[in-house]
Amino acid sequence: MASNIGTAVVTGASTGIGALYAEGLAARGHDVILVARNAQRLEATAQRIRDRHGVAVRSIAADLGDAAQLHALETELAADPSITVLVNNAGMGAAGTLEQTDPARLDAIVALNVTALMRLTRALVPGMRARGKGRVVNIASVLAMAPEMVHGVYGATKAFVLAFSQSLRHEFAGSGLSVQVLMPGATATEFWGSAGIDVGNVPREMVMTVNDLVAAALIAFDREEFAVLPALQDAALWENYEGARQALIPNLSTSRIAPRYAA
Ligand SMILES: NC(=O)C1=CN([C@@H]2O[C@H](COP(=O)(O)OP(=O)(O)OC[C@H]3O[C@@H](n4cnc5c(N)ncnc54)[C@H](OP(=O)(O)O)[C@@H]3O)[C@@H](O)[C@H]2O)C=CC1
Ligand SMILES: N[C@@H](C=O)C(=O)O
Repeated sequence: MASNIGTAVVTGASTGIGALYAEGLAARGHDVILVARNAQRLEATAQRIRDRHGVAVRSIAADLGDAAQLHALETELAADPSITVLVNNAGMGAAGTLEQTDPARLDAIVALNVTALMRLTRALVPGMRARGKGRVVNIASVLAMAPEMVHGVYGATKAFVLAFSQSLRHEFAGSGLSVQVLMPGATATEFWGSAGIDVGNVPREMVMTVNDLVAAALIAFDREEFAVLPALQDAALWENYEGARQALIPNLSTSRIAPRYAA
């Protein structure tokens, strides 16, 4: 029997944050659709979730960095009225500076972290809005606010995810739809090896286990918080930052040159 709280789609769900997040949603009673490239590994995760939680689990093998495969997935998911949750989790990074990074790798980072996330959201939101309910969870990173810390283009893609989520929050107001943006700090997953970074070189006190990260993220999912920073100990630091941004907004565009630029 189909879940009465609907189906959750989780991208990048074969391992790491996505696999545990999908399992957490299954534990809450959602049917789940898992997306990643490696079909075998994805199906192993799907079977584990089925066995443990007894919900319906589909795995769809797709490379979200490939325009044709992304388009096929958009079409397939947009036609599924059972979808109530989209978790845009798939993402990739890199090591080094802009000049040290192969341009093809930079394109792939933008295609996955930005284009696929934006296109899947664009594909699913109209149906959610028509049905009057839906949740989008975007996995950004603390590097959205600190692109200097690791890889600038990666951080910039996560700044896109944060800004996109802030704009969706505004666009969804009063619609029954909601958006959440999760900003993990360094988390021990395969991400680092795939990016060419040895996570062992990151100070241990800065690295969270993936179990802890996802456990906190799911508590925030249940609370329907907008911005989720599981590693930030003092929530007031974020609130002050966000307060300063909100204070800027009404002052950003005026017809008058600011006095400091007067000729
Ligand atoms: N780990 C960390 O320190 C942090 C991670 N994040 C973000 O969290 C998210 C998840 O990261 P994490 O779990 O660590 O990463 P992992 O590398 O552990 O997992 C990535 C997942 O995405 C899938 N994936 C990768 N490329 C593609 C693609 N082109 N198309 C479809 N699926 C793809 C992988 O499966 P497959 O290879 O089979 O496709 C895998 O399931 C990312 O957005 C990342 O930027 C944010 C902050 C910190
Ligand atoms: N995965 C990390 C960066 O490389 C992060 O997003 O913090």
